[in-house]
Amino acid sequence: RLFSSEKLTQRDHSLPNPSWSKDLRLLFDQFMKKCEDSSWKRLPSYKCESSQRVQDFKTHFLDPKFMNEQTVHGQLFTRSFEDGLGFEYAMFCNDAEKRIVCLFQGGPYLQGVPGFLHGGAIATIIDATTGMTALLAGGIVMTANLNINFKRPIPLCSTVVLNSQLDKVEGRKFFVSCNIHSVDGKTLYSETTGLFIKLDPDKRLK
Ligand SMILES: CC/C=C\C/C=C\C/C=C\CCCCCCCC(=O)SCCNC(=O)CCNC(=O)[C@H](O)C(C)(C)COP(=O)(O)OP(=O)(O)OC[C@H]1O[C@@H](n2cnc3c(N)ncnc32)[C@H](O)[C@@H]1OP(=O)(O)O
Repeated sequence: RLFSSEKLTQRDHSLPNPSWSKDLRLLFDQFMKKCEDSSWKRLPSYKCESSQRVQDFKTHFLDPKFMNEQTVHGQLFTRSFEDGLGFEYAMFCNDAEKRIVCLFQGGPYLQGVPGFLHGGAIATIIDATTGMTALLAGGIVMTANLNINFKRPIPLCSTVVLNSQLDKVEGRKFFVSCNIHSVDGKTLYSETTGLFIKLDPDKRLK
């Protein structure tokens, strides 16, 4: 059976799979259409990325003492569940508007209160989306602060839309806001502001 770890890590997870709901597929198709004039771009997503940015991060910020037998097997948290069970999402960015839209379906393993998503899972997808918004603008950043107002519970396995926007840059500080709405736009589930700091090349993470 063909089952190399190389193949697993190279799969682009931001493409439709059989677990995706009709809503998620429809929205995905709408955003793929917006990509045709290049104003929007779909962001590919892997369990393990080996982009230049990741290499730069390892070279400049990661102390070699953190690279041990276990950490070499590290993979992106949001892509660590079987298809459909955890975070199913696709992100689209608009460079000119400094925005990211994340189409998200939170699966059954992300349950908190019965029937609804866990707040930590919601925070995770917000962190991933706002973090990517800051990262596209500023390079290697880390989350310093996330302030989330949870306004309505998100039904488990439903599809929702995250809208993230870079609001302001002050030196190494990137201020990002993000809201989550239902697909029909009628329900506002959460509002967030976040602060991301571009890492200082003279400081290694300890
Ligand atoms: C990391 C990405 C790497 C590679 C990416 C490659 C590919 C992408 C693949 C996937 C992307 C997935 C995206 C997922 C995004 C998830 C991001 C995270 O969850 S990161 C994990 C959680 N965050 C942390 O663990 C950070 C812990 N904190 C720190 O390490 C440090 O505090 C810091 C944030 C690095 C900042 O430390 P520095 O020493 O660099 O800066 P400071 O001199 O302390 O501060 C600079 C400036 O900012 C102000 N400030 C700092 N923190 C806060 C805060 N919490 N609230 C308000 N202001 C803050 C500080 O006062 C300074 O301001 P100034 O004096 O006006 O300059």
